[in-house]
Amino acid sequence: MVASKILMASLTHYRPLNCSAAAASASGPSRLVQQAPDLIKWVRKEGGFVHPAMRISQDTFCGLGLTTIERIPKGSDLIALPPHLPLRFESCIGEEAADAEPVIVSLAEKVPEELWAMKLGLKLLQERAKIGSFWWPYISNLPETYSVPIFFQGEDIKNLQYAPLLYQVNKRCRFLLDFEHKVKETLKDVSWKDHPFEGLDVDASSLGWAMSAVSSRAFRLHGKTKYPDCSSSYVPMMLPLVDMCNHSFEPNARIVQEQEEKPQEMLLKVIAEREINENDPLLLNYGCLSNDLFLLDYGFIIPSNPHDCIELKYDGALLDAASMAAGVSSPNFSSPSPWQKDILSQLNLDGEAPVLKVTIGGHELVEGRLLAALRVLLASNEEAVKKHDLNTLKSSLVEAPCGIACEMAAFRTVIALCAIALEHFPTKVMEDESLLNSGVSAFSELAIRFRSQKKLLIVDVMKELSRRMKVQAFEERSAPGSVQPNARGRSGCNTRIAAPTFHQCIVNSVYLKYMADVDDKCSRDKFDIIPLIILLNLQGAGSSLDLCGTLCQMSDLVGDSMVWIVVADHDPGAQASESFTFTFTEQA
Ligand SMILES: C[S@@+](CC[C@H](N)C(=O)[O-])C[C@H]1O[C@@H](n2cnc3c(N)ncnc32)[C@H](O)[C@@H]1O
Repeated sequence: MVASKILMASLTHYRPLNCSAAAASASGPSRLVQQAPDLIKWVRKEGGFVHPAMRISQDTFCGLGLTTIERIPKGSDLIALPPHLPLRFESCIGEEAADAEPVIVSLAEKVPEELWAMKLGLKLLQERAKIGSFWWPYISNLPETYSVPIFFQGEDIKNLQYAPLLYQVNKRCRFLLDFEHKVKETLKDVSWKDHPFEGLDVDASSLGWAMSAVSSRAFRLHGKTKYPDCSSSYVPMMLPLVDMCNHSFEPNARIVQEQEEKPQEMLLKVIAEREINENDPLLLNYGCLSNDLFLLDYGFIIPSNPHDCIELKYDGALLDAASMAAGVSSPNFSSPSPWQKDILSQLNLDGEAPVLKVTIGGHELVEGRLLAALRVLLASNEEAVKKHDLNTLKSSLVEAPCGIACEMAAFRTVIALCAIALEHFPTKVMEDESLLNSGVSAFSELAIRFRSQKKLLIVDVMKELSRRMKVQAFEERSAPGSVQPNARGRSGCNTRIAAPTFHQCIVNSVYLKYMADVDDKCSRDKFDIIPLIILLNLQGAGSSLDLCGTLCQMSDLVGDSMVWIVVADHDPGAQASESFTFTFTEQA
């Protein structure tokens, strides 16, 4: 998570093939050619259909887009592309390999599958370099630069503050720098007539331009290859004009493929998914993607993206620490018993910590595998677990399959995990906000918004889990025969809590179960939270901490004071057995 410790690669010192530096402006990036041919006319000339009301227009946030100048009924055809217009490169599955130049094919084979955009990018670069390319009217309309993080300055890459994304950005930059060498090595012995890029120099920046052009604009659609069961492969294609549509999770248009009369030919259409009003933008859904993927591939993020999540390592030591922070006595994530290990391996969570990843956020809130692992490791006994199948254990729709106490411990552990994850971000949301208000560059703004969204997502997960815990606690209390809890705790401003046992992790933690332990004089509205987590690096045995300042800060972060995290200096000499006095002071 610590950005500065990761050696970052960046492509900022490179410039795209044959391009001058392009400054990002309010009207979006400039195009490869300033007076590029009219794309709508070109598509029509090539036998395609473009609805007469369709226009290319400038969008405030998205660069160029398509809009309609009149109302269009649901189901109308908006654009149709004949089969020869999409730009594609299907050599990896054998199709068109004969047409494709062998040098390009051999270079494409050196690209890892996950970076598929680079394969098609090679074809794009080839067409861009070719004098008189059929696709030039399309290519000349492409943006000259992209706001994907491989083109960020090093400082803005660090500004992302989120390790899984930093890792991906670094990986892409390193791939491009390495691939530049491979391309140069391959091309040095290629004769002029076989040179795929017309003898032009190709570097990491031009490769990055091509990869980003493809990743931000290509669609994966049915290819020409038909398998014996009549299914076909999905291949990435660049779709002239169609790729002027911007993204929405509530699109008003969609792409359909229709079989042409000629075998193996597909007509590609965009149709109105619903009625489109005059001046409305035409919007497609690029996919239910996290902000990581939107930023990496498309160079933008979606605020409050319901598909966004954070990735965490599934690590026994981290989970033990989180559980202890959550007040769970002697958690055993680091040393599961054989039956627990068995279930963990069915969940693919038994192995080396660095490769085991789980997510928090998105529709599931807590990834099913993590929820199942928590339920299995926090259950009071084997029988409580074994009566459920794996799907039940993974489901958040099944309430407390292993008992309320286990469920509460699982939720509290996730909340503590969230708190630890929040703590790893070097800045707080309000600091991000004031940076944004102070005015920063376009790339800095994107990086700051990205990290800020991640933190807000974590806080939202904590809030939602707290809400679910409240509901469960209420249900448990209301259940017939349940034992009512004691009075809501002591009055007086000081609360003595047993000191946490020391753990190998840097954070020693105390978990206060209920607000009952907090002074009644404190505003109930402000403190009406469950749970309150205090992550505390011990300052010294018996020391008295006035937490007021820190509490204020955190309550700003979480809005309605759900969770406070307090970090003080660590004193390794502190005795675990001693008590600590916490002074809660009502906020002004
Ligand atoms: C397929 S292209 C759409 C056409 C593009 N706006 C243009 O100017 O050429 C995808 C790019 O449009 C922009 N974009 C699309 N949807 C967006 C959205 N919802 N918010 C911000 N930018 C968006 C991003 O720059 C993205 O990489």
